Amino acid sequence: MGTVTAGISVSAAAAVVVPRPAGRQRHRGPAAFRCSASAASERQALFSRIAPVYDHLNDVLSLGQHRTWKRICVSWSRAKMGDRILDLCCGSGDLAFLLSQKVGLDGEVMAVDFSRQQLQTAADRQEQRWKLCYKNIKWIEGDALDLPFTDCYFDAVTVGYGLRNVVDKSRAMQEIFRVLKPGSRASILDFNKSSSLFTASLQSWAIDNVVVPLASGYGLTEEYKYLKSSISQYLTGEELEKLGREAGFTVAKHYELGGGLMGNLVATR
Ligand SMILES: C/C(=C\Cc1cc(O)c2ccccc2c1O)CCC[C@H](C)CCC[C@H](C)CCCC(C)C
Ligand SMILES: C[S@@+](CC[C@H](N)C(=O)[O-])C[C@H]1O[C@@H](n2cnc3c(N)ncnc32)[C@H](O)[C@@H]1O
Repeated sequence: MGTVTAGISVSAAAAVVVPRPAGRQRHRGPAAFRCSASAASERQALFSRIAPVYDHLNDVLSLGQHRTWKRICVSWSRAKMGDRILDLCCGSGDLAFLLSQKVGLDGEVMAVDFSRQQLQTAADRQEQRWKLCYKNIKWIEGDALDLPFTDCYFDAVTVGYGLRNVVDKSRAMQEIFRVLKPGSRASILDFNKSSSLFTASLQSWAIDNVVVPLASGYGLTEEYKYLKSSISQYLTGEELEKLGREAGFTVAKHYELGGGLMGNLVATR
């Protein structure tokens, strides 16, 4: 069984967690910090609870389509042989495994998540797979809002269904920008907060009438109800492009996928 420990991963290769430059402190008011800290710990617990059935429900609920959307996200990151890639909010590792094949044994994929149960699922999947290249993946328990990597460290960053779930999206985007090499890309896949009444209604109907009822069969009603509220509180494509530019990206473009149900932001540093 693969293992992951807090802050570093123990996998096929020794973990590399690059220490952050000294002096980078986060100055948050105590009240604001307490609020976001409790929200973050609730989400951490939510994703740990759903970890055992997360992959299965994604396949069933999207009829396997989520794998297509993830392949597009990875393709648009322009990850290539020999690259060093960050898969942020990696969960059970779907994007990390795709990236692993893109970069090969000369490259490396650093997969970061703050849920130890999600990372354990990912490490176990890695153990069960035969492809030699998967040894280039390191599972790292860490926070997207305070990444343990030095500036300009990665050739690309992917985020699959993660940005919507972090409590401070602006801070996360700034961290993604900071750890990317100049000229490199972030590819950020998530649900699309559609401006089309039809698409938004279809998305909402599917979650209310298919997703949540099916998840209820696994005792995860509230966890999948969160999906709908998180989408309603997410950013539109235009707002995501603005967030990217505010973080310093020179180009940020949002593309709709799956008939507008999903979307992928491609931002270049
Ligand atoms: C991989 C997908 C979602 C990942 C995901 C993200 C979250 O933020 C969650 C939060 C809480 C619980 C679960 C998740 C979560 O799984 C996308 C596909 C899986 C979706 C759960 C299903 C979405 C269904 C679409 C709205 C309609 C699909 C229509 C057609 C079959 C393509
Ligand atoms: C919906 S899952 C996505 C998993 C995977 N990327 C995929 O595409 O299936 C969202 C993941 O983001 C992680 N997450 C949320 N907030 C985080 C944060 N601040 N730092 C690190 N991981 C976070 C959760 O633990 C969860 O595993």
